[in-house]
Amino acid sequence: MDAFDLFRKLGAGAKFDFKRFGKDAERFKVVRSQEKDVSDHYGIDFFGTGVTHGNKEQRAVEKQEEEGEVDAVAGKRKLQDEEKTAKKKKKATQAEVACEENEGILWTSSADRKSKGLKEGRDRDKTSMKRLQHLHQEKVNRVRTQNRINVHGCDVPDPVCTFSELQSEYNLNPRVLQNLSAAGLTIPTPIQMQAIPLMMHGRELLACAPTGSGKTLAFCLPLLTHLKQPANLGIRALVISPTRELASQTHRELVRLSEGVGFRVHILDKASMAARKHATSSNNKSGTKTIFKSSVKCT
Ligand SMILES: Nc1ncnc2c1ncn2[C@@H]1O[C@H](COP(=O)(O)OP(=O)(O)OP(=O)(O)O)[C@@H](O)[C@H]1O
Repeated sequence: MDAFDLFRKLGAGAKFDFKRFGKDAERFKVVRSQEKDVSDHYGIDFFGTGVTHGNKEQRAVEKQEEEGEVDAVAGKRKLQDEEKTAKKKKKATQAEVACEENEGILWTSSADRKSKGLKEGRDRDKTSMKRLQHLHQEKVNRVRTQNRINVHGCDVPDPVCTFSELQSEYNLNPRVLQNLSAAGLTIPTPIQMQAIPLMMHGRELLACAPTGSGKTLAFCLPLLTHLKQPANLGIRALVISPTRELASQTHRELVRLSEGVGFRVHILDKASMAARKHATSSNNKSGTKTIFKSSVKCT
């Protein structure tokens, strides 16, 4: 039995952990046999000879044990790796959840949610308002097209489709409205549809419409609305007509509309006579409510 065999027997079963004692193995030049025939050159070449000897069966058994151990170690390492991976995944998932939770906190913050909700509500309102305005404008355009109303100018008010609208929108005297319906006038003519709202707003207007289309009523109604109630303030309105016929037509219309309201409506043929009449009526009849209508001859 030589020294190698003796040492091998003494060290039988002993394992050298290369991983753990790698530095020591390096220092003592302990190397694993790299020979092709592993069965003949078992395990560790403790003396750096490159060849170890021993019982083949024992070596096979030991090899199996070592392989088994290696497998076990590999399995263990694999398990550890898997555990690590699982832990990493878990951490990542937790981070994601935390992130989502953070986002959730942003959402669930009452002040933010309130402001965000308000903003969204405002945006929604704006959109619906725009849509409503668009629909309204389409309707207005349709009414104008159907009645062949052409308008020029900025910020033109919407046309009215019934006389009763004037009461709700422009405070037309209910008695005047009653007089209108008593005269059988319920639906305004096209010129009245657009001219009345314009004059109710106090806008200056130059209107053009065919004869007999209701132009007189179109300016008489707003005139009476602006005067509101009879008042002791002298002449409060003056209508200048190019012919006497037109002046009497306007007079008739105003008398009809203002019936029961209390306005005094007069027709003047000549400027001088009008001045005299007005002076007399102003001096003698204090408290008289008068609307003068002057007929101007173009000769
Ligand atoms: N909305 C209406 N519905 C029915 N009839 C109306 C309406 N408006 C006015 N009229 C009637 O139409 C007739 C003609 O009206 P008006 O004299 O005001 O027209 P005009 O356009 O002023 O005519 P001209 O160009 O001759 O001055 C009158 O008898 C009036 O009562």
